[in-house]
Amino acid sequence: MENTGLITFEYVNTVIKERPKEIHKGQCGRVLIIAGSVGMAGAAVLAARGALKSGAGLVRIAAPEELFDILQTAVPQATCMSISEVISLRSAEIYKAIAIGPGMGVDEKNYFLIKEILREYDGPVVLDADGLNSLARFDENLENIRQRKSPTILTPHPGEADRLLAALGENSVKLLGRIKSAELLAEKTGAVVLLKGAGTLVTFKGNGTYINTTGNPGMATGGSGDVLTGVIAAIAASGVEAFSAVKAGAFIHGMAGDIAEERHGQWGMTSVDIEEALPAAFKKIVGK
Ligand SMILES: NC(=O)C1=CN([C@@H]2O[C@H](COP(=O)(O)OP(=O)(O)OC[C@H]3O[C@@H](n4cnc5c(N)ncnc54)[C@H](O)[C@@H]3O)[C@@H](O)[C@H]2O)[C@@H](O)CC1
Ligand SMILES: Nc1ncnc2c1ncn2[C@@H]1O[C@H](COP(=O)(O)OP(=O)(O)O)[C@@H](O)[C@H]1O
Repeated sequence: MENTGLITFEYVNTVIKERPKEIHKGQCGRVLIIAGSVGMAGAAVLAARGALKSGAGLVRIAAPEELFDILQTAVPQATCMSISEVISLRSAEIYKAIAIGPGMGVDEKNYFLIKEILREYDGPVVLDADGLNSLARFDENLENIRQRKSPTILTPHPGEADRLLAALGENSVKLLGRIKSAELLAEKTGAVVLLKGAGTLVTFKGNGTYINTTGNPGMATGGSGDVLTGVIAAIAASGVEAFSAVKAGAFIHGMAGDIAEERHGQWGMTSVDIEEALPAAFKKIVGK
């Protein structure tokens, strides 16, 4: 077992810093979010808003064209591109981080796109939801993640973690336990792994396993994980190295959940309330 510790305010305070006076949007991190499908445009909206409210300078959403009207109305700050264009974007260097998966659906076409990004893009990639499910279904032994040299971030909930573990020929989270499951995934893939749920875990081979100290049961509501994807992608795009970005992202997302709980209560809060509380959470961390 890796060394364990807690993700605390004091730690996150050293990761997220006040912005330099002369900074411009091109230096605040360009994020590409590949997400959404017909019936799940909301997942792309939540991930994009999560990134924008976590300081991303520019956010682009790659999605099916049928979703553009919804996306540009719900997130006017973001630009859109057709998901069919992404494949020709061989080296997407203009993006400082790419997030793939929320509400994307699972099929072979999406799998080929994910494979291409994992091979060609040499920045941090956040894989969530159907990004993980596609790999679990089509990528034997998760070879495309294992081969990667640049940072890969996996953010499964226990159901998604079970699918990834099965692809690796391993037992389920229930049988292995949360810590062992997260560490096994990290060890076998070389990725930074965040295992969601009460007491979110963040682990990276040889760097220890950390338990998040923020968050509450009110966050068990559809779309709250999609917001987290955007938060982590934005922090990674700002230049913070992957393991620290994931730890800080988990903490701030949970903190936004705690602010949403204060404002709306555990029963009534939704993922939009979490996303809307992100600015207050960042302000508490940075003091501005
Ligand atoms: N507005 C939208 O467009 C939304 C789209 N979403 C997308 O819907 C797709 C399917 O995701 P789902 O997560 O609903 O479906 P999944 O089939 O991946 O997961 C659902 C099941 O996973 C297990 N699970 C989840 N969290 C768990 C936990 N903390 N402990 C134990 N078991 C747990 C449970 O068995 C649960 O029924 C994803 O692409 C996701 O991004 C969802 O995020 C909801 C909102
Ligand atoms: N009981 C809980 N306590 C703290 N955080 C929780 C709890 N339940 C869910 N969460 C958090 O809410 C988010 C749920 O993400 P996920 O399961 O991917 O949902 P979705 O797919 O609907 O977006 C995760 O960040 C998870 O850690």
